[in-house]
Amino acid sequence: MLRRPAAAARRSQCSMSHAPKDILTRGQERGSHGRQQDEGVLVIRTIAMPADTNPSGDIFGGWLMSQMDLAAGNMAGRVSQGRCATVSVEALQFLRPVKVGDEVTLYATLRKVGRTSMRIHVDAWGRPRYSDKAAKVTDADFVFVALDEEGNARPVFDT
Ligand SMILES: CC(=O)SCCNC(=O)CCNC(=O)[C@H](O)C(C)(C)COP(=O)(O)OP(=O)(O)OC[C@H]1O[C@@H](n2cnc3c(N)ncnc32)[C@H](O)[C@@H]1OP(=O)(O)O
Repeated sequence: MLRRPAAAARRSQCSMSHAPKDILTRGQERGSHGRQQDEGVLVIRTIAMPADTNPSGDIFGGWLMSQMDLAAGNMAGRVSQGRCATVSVEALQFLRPVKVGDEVTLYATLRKVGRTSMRIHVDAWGRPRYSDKAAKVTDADFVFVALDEEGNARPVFDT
């Protein structure tokens, strides 16, 4: 009987000292599964191959966009813990060309969590195969919506 008030007091102290986390922080915790670096969470590292080139021998912008979509989708899936779809891609910039053999690294950063949507910034960096100097080649903001089994928007967080 004496234990109950003490336990209740402990719970009350606990809830006073730890304010509920905002949904962006909760999402970032779920999404930071890779190596966190200044550019974001390292989600994908791959090599640009001859099959991904245009007739001039440069890497297709569409290949890079699909890698960025995969990277953002990977984070969106982890954050919302389920199926997601891209609804928009904003401010996409191609800053430098990517050449065959370049190492391409995709970093994702969760910028915003709405009710059903997540805004994820993706930076792509390229490193020439025999160089130790990497440079940012592309960046963009992706908006993903969490989907239920019927393909309708669902809340990112259940509670
Ligand atoms: C066509 C393709 O195959 S593209 C590749 C894959 N993508 C797809 O298939 C997605 C196709 N689109 C869809 O199925 C629908 O748009 C859905 C299910 C994703 C959303 O449909 P709706 O129920 O009409 O969405 P609704 O208008 O309520 O918006 C849902 C959320 O997305 C946001 N949103 C919708 N469109 C955009 C947009 N263009 N830019 C930014 N945010 C957007 C809304 O603000 C809302 O966010 P919130 O809940 O966090 O406030």
